[in-house]
Amino acid sequence: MPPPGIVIEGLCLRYAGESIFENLSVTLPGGRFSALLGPSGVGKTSLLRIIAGLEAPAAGRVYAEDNAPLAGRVAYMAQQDLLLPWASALNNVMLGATLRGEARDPQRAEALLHRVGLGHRLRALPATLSGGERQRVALARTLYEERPVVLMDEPFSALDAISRARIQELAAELLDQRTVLLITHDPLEACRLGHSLWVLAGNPATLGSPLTVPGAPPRAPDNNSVLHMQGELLRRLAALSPA
Ligand SMILES: Nc1ncnc2c1ncn2[C@@H]1O[C@H](COP(=O)(O)OP(=O)(O)OP(=O)(O)O)[C@@H](O)[C@H]1O
Repeated sequence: MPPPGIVIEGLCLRYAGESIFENLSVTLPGGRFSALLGPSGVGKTSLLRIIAGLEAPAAGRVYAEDNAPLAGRVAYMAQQDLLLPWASALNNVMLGATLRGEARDPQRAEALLHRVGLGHRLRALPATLSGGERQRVALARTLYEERPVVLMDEPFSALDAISRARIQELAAELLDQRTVLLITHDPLEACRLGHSLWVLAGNPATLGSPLTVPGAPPRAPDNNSVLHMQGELLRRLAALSPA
């Protein structure tokens, strides 16, 4: 079954009477990388949590375009790596299976750690890994779940420029063909990885029309369409934050 598109229909979310979004509707294309940008506090994480089924909207619904249930088909990768400090890299990759009481597959976990370049640190505890290495373990854990839909909330924001560029390339390669929604504050990251770029803005928040980036991710930082789209995106974001 190909990764489904995600339909968001008439979503309303309110916290303590304050409206975050009203009647928000959008379809995220299946098998594609969508990047979501927007000012701090606008509701990006809340939207991701609703799609992940971690939060209930006041109204509206989220469903898969193929109409099969989304439950069990979504993986979530958070901003912090959320690794268990006392578990090895290998056991952290298999954490989901452990928590669900399922049989674990150490060989597959090991193969994934090799793919993210950590084949030599299988037994390492998180405290002995760098920030970039921990995020690579978190990426391997996300991949271990083999879900067709992957939600990522600023997963690479804490990394230095070079580690970030490397893990972006890895993520684009390893998540190819899945339905990915990536929250980022980084226009370059959005333009390197995204097929469609969305800006969430306003109060209540709305989504403008998406920008489409031509070519396959990961695009080179100096790729012409990346440079062009980055400029366009910065203009859109700047228009939302008057000086
Ligand atoms: N559980 C909650 N209870 C009350 N208010 C909340 C809750 N979760 C989020 N909010 C508020 O809802 C708004 C949207 O929060 P959200 O985390 O979705 O924003 P965001 O766009 O992801 O921000 P950032 O870019 O800073 O991560 C914020 O004003 C936040 O304070």
